[in-house]
Amino acid sequence: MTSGTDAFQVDLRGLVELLSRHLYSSPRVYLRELLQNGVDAITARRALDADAPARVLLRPLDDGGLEVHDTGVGLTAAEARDLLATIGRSSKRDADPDDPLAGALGGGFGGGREEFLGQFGIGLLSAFMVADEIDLVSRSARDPQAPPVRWRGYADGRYELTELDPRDPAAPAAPGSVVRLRPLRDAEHWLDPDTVAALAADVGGLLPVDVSVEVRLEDGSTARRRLSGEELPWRRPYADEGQRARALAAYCERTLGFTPLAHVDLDLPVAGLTGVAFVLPAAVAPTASAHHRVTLKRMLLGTGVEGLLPEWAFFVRCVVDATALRPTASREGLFEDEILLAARDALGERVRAWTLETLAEPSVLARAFLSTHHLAVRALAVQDDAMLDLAARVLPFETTLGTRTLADLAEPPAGDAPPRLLWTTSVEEYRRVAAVAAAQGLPVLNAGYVYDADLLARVARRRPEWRLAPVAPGDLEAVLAEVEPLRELEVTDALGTLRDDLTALDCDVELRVFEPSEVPAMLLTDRDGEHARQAREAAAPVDGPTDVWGAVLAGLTGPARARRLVLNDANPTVRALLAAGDAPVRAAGARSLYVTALLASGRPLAGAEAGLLGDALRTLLERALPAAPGTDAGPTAGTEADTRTEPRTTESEDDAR
Ligand SMILES: Nc1ncnc2c1ncn2[C@@H]1O[C@H](COP(=O)(O)OP(=O)(O)OP(=O)(O)O)[C@@H](O)[C@H]1O
Repeated sequence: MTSGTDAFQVDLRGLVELLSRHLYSSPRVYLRELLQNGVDAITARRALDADAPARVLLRPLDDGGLEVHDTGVGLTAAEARDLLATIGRSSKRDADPDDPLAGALGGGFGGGREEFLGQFGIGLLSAFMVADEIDLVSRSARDPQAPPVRWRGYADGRYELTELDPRDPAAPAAPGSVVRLRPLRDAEHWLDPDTVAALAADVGGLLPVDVSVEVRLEDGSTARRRLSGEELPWRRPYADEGQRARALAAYCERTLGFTPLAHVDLDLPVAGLTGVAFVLPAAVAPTASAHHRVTLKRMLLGTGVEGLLPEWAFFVRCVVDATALRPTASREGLFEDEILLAARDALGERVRAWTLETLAEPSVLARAFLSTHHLAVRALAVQDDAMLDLAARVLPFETTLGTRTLADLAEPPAGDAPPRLLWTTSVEEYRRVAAVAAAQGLPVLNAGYVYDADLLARVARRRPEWRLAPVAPGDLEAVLAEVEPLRELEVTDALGTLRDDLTALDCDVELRVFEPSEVPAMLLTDRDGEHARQAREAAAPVDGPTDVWGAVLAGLTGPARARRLVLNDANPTVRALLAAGDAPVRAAGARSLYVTALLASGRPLAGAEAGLLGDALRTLLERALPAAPGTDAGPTAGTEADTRTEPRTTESEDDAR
């Protein structure tokens, strides 16, 4: 057995399979890679001769193949062997002084990576996703004495390299290259003339070289249709700002599919970046990832590029062109390097500055922006003091005094004492307390929506003079007046029975007086108590006392009731209920009030509670309705007189109010 070093063998089929399945999203990228090679070769040639022609021509062939002609720098035989037949070899990286090839090839294409689109040395392989043969003929501009060359690569990994006689009709007459693809079976459609033209216009429409496609006319002759050369829409000259804004909006409709609310110009010289951020006309979820249309050196990178802006800027979509940002190997996303991080911050700053500026003064745009993108303002305000201050002035909140901004509430007209401002951390809590708080003139804000609680907590820390605080159980109790001692005595027994009626629900009952009198009862909970309640529920035996975990939980919970049903003695129904002599009716009434208060607080009905409501309603209906003829009056018949009078009493009291 001999030892020694050997070169890796590459299974080209396996490699192409890997690229097509795991790197590139679609075979369509082959055309981008070919265009890119043509454009890079032109860039390299222009470094030698600034006046050299800059053309890429796409020629669909009658046999279903495709030719890509470029007026680029071309290749010598040595370059073709080293660059085309060596996977991963590229002439476009920064010249490496230790690389023997760098000298041989004159430092590759010359210059550094910044000038070129390609860099990885794998792009040409993508053509094997649609072709089983790549045939390249080339004439070098760098070495005019070098004979023209033909390189033929096959999908099975073989290649042939031949030098051509300069007079050979197959040899290019002038410096440059022609790449010809022979279509792969079942991939012919990717080389179809219309597909080729559409793909080239999509990815290369903004390229600064002449990209054309040869089209066959009806009389059999051919013509060239130009696909590129457009100036970046945001850099074209316009008569005035109005015309520019309209043109950019139309461009946004065409390329991004929506009419923007506004546009923000982006300009970041360090990243060689220019472009526009378009403000979406409708709200999007903060979790939706923002997709941007990015061209790198005017070649399309993608229309769904992520990571260009900070996450909070989910309300804009950008169209940008950059020279210093780097692509991932698939050329479909941006590589996360320091330049991208810095660019993201700087672009975010630009969008933030626009937002602050737009919202600072009232305007139609400010109103439209705020009503559409208030979530974005909230998202930014929780991490940005300037936006927080602005949000406090412009963000409308649902409050018990109506829709108000924080500044409206906290800075009352001169002379009025600033009130204490309370906020609820859930929509349910707000619903529970809103009616009562409103009746007391107590300003309570609904901070139950995403970002609000954090936002208010930050405002509270930043502006202590605004006296903002979350609602605590005690705040509400302060507005629930005790009943008169005499009245208390009068209803002690009735309350006792009501308490018994609700014991099974782990709910205590109290009687207080509060406004509005229309609200018969409120369900108060404290979080610890609620936790204990849930633990007790979990501990309740389901199928016998074998639930060990439940038993442990039960041991940890105290006897205090988690919920308190606070009955309103100012409410006629409650007073009637307390006066009711019929025990089943009173129990049914108490349970109905419990369930109503539960629903009013925005909590869902548990199965047992729904059953309870059903039972209670049945009892009340049985008492209120006469028995149908021919049916047994049932067990409730004996108390018919009582039940008939009770609802009527309630009604007449209601009418009297
Ligand atoms: N049309 C062309 N004219 C001149 N040289 C070419 C042409 N096409 C390819 N080459 C040479 O072959 C090399 C390999 O090309 P390939 O497309 O595989 O990779 P790349 O363009 O360098 O990088 P990437 O993988 O990022 O596209 C190039 O670096 C270039 O030197």
